[in-house]
Amino acid sequence: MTVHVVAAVILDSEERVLIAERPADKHQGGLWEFPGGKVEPGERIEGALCRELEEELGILPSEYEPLIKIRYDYSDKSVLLDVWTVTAFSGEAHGREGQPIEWVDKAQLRDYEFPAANHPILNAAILPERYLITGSFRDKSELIDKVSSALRMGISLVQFRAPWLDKEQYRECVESLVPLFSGHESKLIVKGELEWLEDDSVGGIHLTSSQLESLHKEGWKHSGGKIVGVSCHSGLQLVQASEVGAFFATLSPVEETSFHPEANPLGWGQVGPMIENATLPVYCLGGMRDNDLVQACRLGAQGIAAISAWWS
Ligand SMILES: Nc1nc2c([nH]c(=O)n2[C@@H]2O[C@H](COP(=O)(O)OP(=O)(O)OP(=O)(O)O)[C@@H](O)[C@H]2O)c(=O)[nH]1
Ligand SMILES: [Mg+2]
Repeated sequence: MTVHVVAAVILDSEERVLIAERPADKHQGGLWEFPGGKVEPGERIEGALCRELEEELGILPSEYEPLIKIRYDYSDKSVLLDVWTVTAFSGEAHGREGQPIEWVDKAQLRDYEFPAANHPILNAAILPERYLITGSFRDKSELIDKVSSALRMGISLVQFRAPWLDKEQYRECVESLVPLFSGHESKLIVKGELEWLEDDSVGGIHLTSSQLESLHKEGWKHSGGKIVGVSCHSGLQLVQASEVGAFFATLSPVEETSFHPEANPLGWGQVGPMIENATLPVYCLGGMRDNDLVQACRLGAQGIAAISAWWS
């Protein structure tokens, strides 16, 4: 029997996240959690969200949206964690059951110990809704201009991709982008080899599905705080992406895209169940425009990834 649980990533105006310590005598006691609890039989999920936050924190959420759903089997119990982002609420949050609570900067969330099921939820809480992949550029200065304008638009996760460059040009372009990301909450993700993980000037790497396949075969597992994203095109690859410890996946092509005209689009109908079964945050990719974000999030995605939409 799976226990259906609703949990909330509650944000304040400074984008800090509310976490609470689980009482020592409860399941996964002593660890930090996102407030919430069991959905009662016949209860609507939004109703359970409001009830739990009122009971545990004395607040009533007024703006909320689904973030991610994660199934997890503990040795003693299976849970489906239905996680929502709460961006507005009334009342002042306090531990109504005597539990310690803290408002934590997103960057500090990893310093706290959470139940094992929460790993992908932490990643979902930290990652933004939009993931830009760089498109074509004539030279470094055009690259810098285009990435700068995306950052000004509020995009905070950027994958550098330029398969037409040789290794040296590629590294030079990455080096020219690094300063744009210093002192920002934004992250530069480099599409490329694992060696980029050793490079402290970048925020992480993005792996192709064929890299994923061979790393998975080798039994490779990512550890550490660097962001690892993976390109996936099937449910099996989404499973493998979780198994190698990726932070997130892109799933493509959702719709037709000029970048891969040969590829058959999955369509929203196939994408929904694939996201539902995934155990990591998923960005929909392929023909995505800003107005696809709502649909993607409705299906449980982290958001959308795109080149053209934000590469002016
Ligand atoms: N609320 C919450 N529960 C979590 C998280 N992560 C996680 O694995 N769980 C598990 O999900 C279940 C949630 O149960 P809960 O103890 O909060 O339920 P509840 O508020 O209804 O409490 P009650 O059983 O005392 O009435 C527990 O088994 C807990 O270990 C999380 O981040 N937040
Ligand atoms: Mg609870």
